[in-house]
Amino acid sequence: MTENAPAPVPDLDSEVAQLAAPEREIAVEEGENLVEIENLSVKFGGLTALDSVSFNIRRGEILGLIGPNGAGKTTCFNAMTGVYKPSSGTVLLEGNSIVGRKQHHITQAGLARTFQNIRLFGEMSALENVIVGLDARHKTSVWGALFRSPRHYREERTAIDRGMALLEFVGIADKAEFQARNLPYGYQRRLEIARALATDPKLLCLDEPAAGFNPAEKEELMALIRTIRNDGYTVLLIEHDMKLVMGVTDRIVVLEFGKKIADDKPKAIRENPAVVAAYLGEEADDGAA
Ligand SMILES: Nc1ncnc2c1ncn2[C@@H]1O[C@H](COP(=O)(O)OP(=O)(O)OP(=O)(O)O)[C@@H](O)[C@H]1O
Repeated sequence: MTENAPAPVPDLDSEVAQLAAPEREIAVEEGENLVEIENLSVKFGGLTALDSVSFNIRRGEILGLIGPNGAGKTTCFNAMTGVYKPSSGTVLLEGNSIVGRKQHHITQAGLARTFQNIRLFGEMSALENVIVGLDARHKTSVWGALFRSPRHYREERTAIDRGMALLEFVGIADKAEFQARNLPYGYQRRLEIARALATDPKLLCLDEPAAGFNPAEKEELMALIRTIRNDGYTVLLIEHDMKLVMGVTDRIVVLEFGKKIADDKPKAIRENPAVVAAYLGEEADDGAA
């Protein structure tokens, strides 16, 4: 662990985890679909970046979305989260269509994400960045906030407590007051995850969360992702590092040239000839081929 490495994540059943997400269902029915993606296509001019892709995300699982460079992984994320409008297809979250809805509506519906290139409010403190995520849940009216009603104070206090609990949950509470842009890189990545969790998502989408990490940091991140899942969240993970994907996911969907070429458990994916062929020639940090 480097000098600036975040603290280990707390115990799964800790009070911190309870405080971070007190209202979420913990018990999950295995196999139940949380998200259903059907024939999703995205076109950029003449290029079909995503070509009629279908897969489901089951409640409580960590699903990996992998594929060589340019395979369409981020495009799929962007189509799911409202950044891109798909040219066709459906995305259902708990049976309700989220295709074509605005990004903040999709977040409110329960889908949160992090970005490949970290997007934080650099001038704000780590705690403030998380409170932004919690803000959507506040019920105080503008008048309540202006005149500092008891309800406003109560919500403000709760937001600080919950924000601190989330920072502790991802192992960076010691830097709560630091400006986000001055945080070490590993802390910034964890802060993005804490901010996404603050929206109390049903599905947490992580876009290459280990990019730029050394092996020790990757190990710690895998532990954090497992903790998040074990705490009752469902996780969709885009990751280029095959070792990380194989080590942390329950199931993997593989894209190549915008099409789905496999959907299986990690062991079967590792032995799948089409997947091995797709990764041949890729830089070998993977161990799959
Ligand atoms: N906004 C865009 N405009 C035009 N083409 C795009 C756009 N975004 C992605 N593409 C193209 O769509 C294809 C899929 O890209 P995408 O970024 O989804 O792949 P990826 O699997 O996430 O790749 P990587 O692992 O390199 O991030 C690529 O050919 C890419 O150049």
